[in-house]
Amino acid sequence: TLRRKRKLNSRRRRLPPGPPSLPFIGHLHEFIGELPQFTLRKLSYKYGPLIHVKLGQVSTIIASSPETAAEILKTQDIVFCGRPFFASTDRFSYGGLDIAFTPYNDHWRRIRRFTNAEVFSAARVQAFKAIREEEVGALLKTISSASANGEAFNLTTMLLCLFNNLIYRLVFGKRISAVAGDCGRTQHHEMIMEAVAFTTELCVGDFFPSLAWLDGLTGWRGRLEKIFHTMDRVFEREIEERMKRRRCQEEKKSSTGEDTINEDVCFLDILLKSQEEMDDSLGLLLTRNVIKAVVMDMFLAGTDSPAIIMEWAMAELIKNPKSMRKAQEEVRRVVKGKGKVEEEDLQHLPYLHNVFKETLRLHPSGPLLLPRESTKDTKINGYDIPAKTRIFVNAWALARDPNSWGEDAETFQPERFDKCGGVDFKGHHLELIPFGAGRRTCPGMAFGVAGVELALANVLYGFDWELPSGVNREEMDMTESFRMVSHKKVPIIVVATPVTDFT
Ligand code: HEM
Repeated sequence: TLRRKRKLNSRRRRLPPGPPSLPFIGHLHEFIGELPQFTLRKLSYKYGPLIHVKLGQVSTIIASSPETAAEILKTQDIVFCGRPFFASTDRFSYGGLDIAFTPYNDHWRRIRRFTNAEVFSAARVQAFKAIREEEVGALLKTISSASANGEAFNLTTMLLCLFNNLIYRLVFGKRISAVAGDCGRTQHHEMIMEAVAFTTELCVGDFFPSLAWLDGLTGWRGRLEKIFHTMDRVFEREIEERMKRRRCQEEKKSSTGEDTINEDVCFLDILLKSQEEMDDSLGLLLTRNVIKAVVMDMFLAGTDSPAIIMEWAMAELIKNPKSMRKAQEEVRRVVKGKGKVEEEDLQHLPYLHNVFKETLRLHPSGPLLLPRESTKDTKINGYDIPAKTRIFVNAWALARDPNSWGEDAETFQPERFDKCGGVDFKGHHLELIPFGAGRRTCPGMAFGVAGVELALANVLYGFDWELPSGVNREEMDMTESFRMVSHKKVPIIVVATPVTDFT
């Protein structure tokens, strides 16, 4: 019968090697008390660059060498570009209507093609330059006033606020913080962080699909619904407001001839315009839920990751004063005499760019990227990978592999990129893939890079940075938080001394 045939087939399968597993929980015990990327690297030392583990009931493959990563992200990208089902991401994607969490299907291909061309294009990145400069300006003012009395403050919160405001303006065309120029914590900020936490902390059903009903009993599902509906209400409110604005602009145009429709265009306008025009190539693609799902992606993928990179860049520079001095000398020499760094200046700051790359290398915001899923049975290195297997690429381990980076792979040395200058982070070199690679690579990379580099250059230009008195640089806590995205476990508390007047 079919069942016997399946059982026989699964016995004949030659899965990649892995440690012995326990009944029921599989290999989950291996992950207790240690970050998953650490555990998986350790297992790869023992069992090789392609391993198989069972996370609860779920068969999972992990690639940890440039060659095995290339099989997944390049050679067989088309087979491995599915996304597994998780209860939280399914909800946040409005049932698979977004870009990030949707399985590989016709909808994903169309929405990805559309947003690549209309939302994430180089022209759009350029068009939103003024917004980045204004928001970075707001950050500088907030740092200025926080440091007025020489007191220590929480830089991590301010960075999250910067990127949260930035995305809010890109998406909805306005700031979240009511006070112009303010960069403090807001309710929206808390909401995004809670939602990000949901997408990165898995529930019982994600490991034990047959026990998914338990998530209803533990209250997990109730909390998920609550945060989802809070976000959905914000999106509904902003969409209604923006549609009203567009109607007013249309009326103005027909009564007075004055055309303001193309002023202050935000992502939502682009989506609404395409929806109104019912573009034939898109058909009924842009329903209200699809628009909300794409907006959700912007917040979940676009706020936390840039903030994490900027947070680690500052932490590494404070911990490594030589690199800090070098970066500050460069930016102060190049930008000399100006009030602040502008985007055009960034191309003249090669050391700053190296600092950025080195931070991405040591601290990718997603150490295991986003999980993928095989869409059909296939083989890697002669091993069988059945359809619907969960796949991780340990990007964190690849970027710290001494075989690729030398014996000093674990230390922060931006200069290394002078020697291997050709290595970029755009998905061509698998030893450095903080944005992923292949079909599912991050479409917001150019937005992320532009925002982080501008903010970093400006805070280095405008302030000198120190730890609060009594805190030793050598003892600075550089541990990563225990989540699928790797914030610093403890926030950066610093003292800043202004060297330029931003008030
Ligand atoms: C420094 C900042 C950023 C980093 C390090 C980063 C990193 C990543 C990574 C690792 C992935 C998964 C790639 C894979 O599965 O192979 C991803 C996907 C994605 N990112 Fe980013 N990201 C950043 C900024 C942004 C921004 C600013 C946006 C939006 C405005 C964005 C939108 C997305 C989306 C929509 C996806 C899903 C792509 C898909 O599944 O087709 N990201 N990002």
